[in-house]
Amino acid sequence: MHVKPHAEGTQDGQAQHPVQHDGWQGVALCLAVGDGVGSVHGARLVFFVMWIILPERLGPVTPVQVAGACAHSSIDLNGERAPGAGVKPCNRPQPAVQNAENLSTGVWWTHPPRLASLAMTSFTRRFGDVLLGTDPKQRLRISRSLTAASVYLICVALMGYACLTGFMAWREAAELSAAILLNVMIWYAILRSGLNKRFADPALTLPQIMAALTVISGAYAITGPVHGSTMMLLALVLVFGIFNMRARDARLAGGYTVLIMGGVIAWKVRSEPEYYPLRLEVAHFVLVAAIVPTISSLAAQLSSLRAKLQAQKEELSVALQRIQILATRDELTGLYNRRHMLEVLTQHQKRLERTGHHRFCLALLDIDHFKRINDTHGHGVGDEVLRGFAQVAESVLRETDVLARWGGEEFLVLLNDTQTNQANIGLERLRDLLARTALVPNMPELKPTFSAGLTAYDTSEPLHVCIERADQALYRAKAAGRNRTEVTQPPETSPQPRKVMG
Ligand SMILES: Nc1nc2c(ncn2[C@@H]2O[C@H](COP(=O)(O)OP(=O)(O)OP(=O)(O)O)[C@@H](O)[C@H]2O)c(=O)[nH]1
Repeated sequence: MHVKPHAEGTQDGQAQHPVQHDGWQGVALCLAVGDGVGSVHGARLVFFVMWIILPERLGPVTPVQVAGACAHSSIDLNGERAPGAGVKPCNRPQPAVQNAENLSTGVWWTHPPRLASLAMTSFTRRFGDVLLGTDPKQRLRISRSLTAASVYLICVALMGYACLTGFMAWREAAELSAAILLNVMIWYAILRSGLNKRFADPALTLPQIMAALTVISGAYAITGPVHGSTMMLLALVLVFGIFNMRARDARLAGGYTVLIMGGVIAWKVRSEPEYYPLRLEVAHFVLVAAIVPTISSLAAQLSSLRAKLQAQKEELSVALQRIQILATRDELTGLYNRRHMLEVLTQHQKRLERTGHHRFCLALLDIDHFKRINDTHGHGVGDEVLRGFAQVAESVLRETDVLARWGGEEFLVLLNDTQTNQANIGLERLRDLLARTALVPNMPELKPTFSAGLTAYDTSEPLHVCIERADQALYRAKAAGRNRTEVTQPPETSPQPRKVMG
């Protein structure tokens, strides 16, 4: 890599941006440091701090060191991670090369704010990955749990304040803080290790909420003169669960809160009446018994609303699937219908025009004397014959061929990557199998035959012309006595399909 000094000399021979020149070397230095420690992103951050405070101290480094450092980077100048970076080392060179080019043209250090944001983005992304993992669902669960934990940490700070102002004993505050931190750490460890995925609710909402409620009841019991303030936290904890708790769990959490708080209040009224006077505690209990069930019932209502929405979403997606099937399939045989077949044919036509490959043939098939089957055995038997014919034809054709019900007792087959002589072999295979198959199980003597018109598609012609040609061939097959295939070629078959460039 050729590394150019960034600052161009001015007419009087002075460098235009001497500090930026040092900064440029600093980028290189820090990337070289990154090379050593294996973390280019951290090194970028180091550089930015150094660029701000010590630009003149950043020494020169060789282009080789810079290139080596860049090669370690999996993030390009725009902060985009290379596809698969961190998974396969071989995916890294692309942004590394880009970084090296950006360095050589001096792009980086001419945009210090951009470098700063890049450094911060890289750092926060890496930090986020370490803290929360990379699975999006797990990240959401862990970040929710940590949001709740941040409220706990504020409580720990408040307890410190209560101790300093003499409202709380240090020992009790330390015990409660330890319990809170342990609670936070245990849930974080369970979620971060992925242990939670083994449970029906991997977010572990109910257990986390129950644990939090227990800790808060403990706080209520040991915070003496300031215990009233802890009640607010009960509501906060329940609010955390309001969006993803099931109705039953919400009621369970509400009931548990009233019970445990009732127990704690009764215990404290007896053991520490000076801080927990009966008349005040009765008011506290009434508050808990009124507010907590209200929140729980709101959570339960939201939960059933979510369940209804989910059910509606599922119904809609089933309906959408059904609509898609109805729009593309024939209801009786399950084959593609005429409208969809026309789309399929158009796609094949375009592919052939574009690539010059995948020539195809079309065959129009018609069950012989089908009216007679209907008239003799009834419409139901006629339907069974149509279904059976479709099944047999599908089983005999190649996977790449497409069979559609064209209308009534007529079927259209698209025979891919083939000439008429090969396609005809396929149709004869079908004729053969049909003669040996009972389409209606309890009427083995009913062995309908079919007539077919087969033709090759010519690249230069519209689709309907080709279909019309197959139809005329079918007409001739009928006229010639049925149970046969008439093959017809396009008027002027071009030796090679026309290839459309671009
Ligand atoms: N059972 C049933 N019959 C159908 C369906 N669609 C069309 N038909 C019948 O298919 C018959 C087609 O008869 P025709 O067009 O006279 O032809 P054919 O009797 O097969 O005689 P050839 O084609 O000349 O061999 C008619 O009786 C239609 O009512 C269907 O979905 N189910």
